[in-house]
Amino acid sequence: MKRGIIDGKATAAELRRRAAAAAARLREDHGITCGLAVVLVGEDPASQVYVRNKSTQTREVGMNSFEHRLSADASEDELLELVAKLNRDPAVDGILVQLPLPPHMNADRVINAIAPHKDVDGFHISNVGLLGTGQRALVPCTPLGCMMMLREIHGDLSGLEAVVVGRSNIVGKPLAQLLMMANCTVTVAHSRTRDLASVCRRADILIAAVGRAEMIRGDWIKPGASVIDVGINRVERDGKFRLVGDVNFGEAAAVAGAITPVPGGVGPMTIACLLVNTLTAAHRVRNLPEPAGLTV
Ligand SMILES: NC(=O)C1=CN([C@@H]2O[C@H](COP(=O)(O)OP(=O)(O)OC[C@H]3O[C@@H](n4cnc5c(N)ncnc54)[C@H](OP(=O)(O)O)[C@@H]3O)[C@@H](O)[C@H]2O)C=CC1
Ligand SMILES: Nc1nc(=O)c2c([nH]1)NC[C@@H]1CN(c3ccc(C(=O)N[C@@H](CCC(=O)O)C(=O)O)cc3)C=[N+]21
Repeated sequence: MKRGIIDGKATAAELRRRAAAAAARLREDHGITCGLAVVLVGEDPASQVYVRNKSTQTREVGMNSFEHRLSADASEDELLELVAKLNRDPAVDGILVQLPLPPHMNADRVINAIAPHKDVDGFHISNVGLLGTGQRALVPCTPLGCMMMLREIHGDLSGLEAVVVGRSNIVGKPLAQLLMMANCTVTVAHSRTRDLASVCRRADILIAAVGRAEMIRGDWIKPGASVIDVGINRVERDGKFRLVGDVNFGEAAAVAGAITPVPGGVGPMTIACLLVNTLTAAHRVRNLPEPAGLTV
């Protein structure tokens, strides 16, 4: 069992090294260069930062990065046409449409228009259904990154009590599925949960995916528990903007056995897992054996 602050940056860097080796083998043995297309609609500054980071890291591991930008007032049909074009493009192994989309677009319709075998976010209903029934799926990147960090901390998770705070389609729900598959006893909490603090205190593994700065306090945590903080919140402190998680890190670190920081925890793992999923998609679509050591 690993203890202390879990360095997501270092773990993600190691995962990217393995992804780079797999991408190189695909190129050398089969003449294939993997490609990831990222679509950004609108000019949300945080989204622009993520998209830029994704493109840079995609190129760094030796894959092609295709960035597509549409203006905030583009129509849903324009976006659907772009998705259809990327579905047909053999150079594109993975497609990610950055969320949230502008309010005049139906995100479900857009996501479900992505070819499931290129859906490296794992948000398409087909991948969601496959994951939910324990079949081979493309798994959402953030939950995948969380599971890798938990494997690093615990190894085997069998029988552990896991509490996931948050029930979104992109984090909470798929993570609950993965934890169940790993034989945890899983509780999913949300905004209507009564006495959230005492529910959290049951957890050997506590996952915070809420979007409320430092909501989870030190005395909500069972001594020695593993705390995975997914939240990314921009707050102003002493006139400066800082990123903080959903967990009060100072308080929690004093009680937890292991804890992930923000920044430098789940975030970098999410991007590394996106590259892994692109490699996975590129192998599966060609019926090639999947590279070892890239998934949980
Ligand atoms: N590090 C990374 O890679 C990623 C980080 N994030 C971050 O993770 C956080 C969550 O993201 P996401 O899942 O998309 O968020 P959503 O807003 O989609 O979901 C938030 C969830 O938290 C629950 N919630 C809200 N308030 C409370 C409360 N007071 N007590 C208990 N539960 C509450 C909501 O409950 P209800 O369903 O009842 O409304 C909901 O289920 C955000 O900070 C986001 O920025 C997201 C994706 C990737
Ligand atoms: N289709 C889609 N897929 C996503 O996976 C998706 C999305 N839309 N929309 C937004 C959320 C959020 N998300 C993050 C990814 C990386 C960091 C990350 O790398 N964070 C760094 C800090 C980055 C900074 O400084 O801003 C860290 O935590 O250390 C954060 C958040 C992916 N998301």
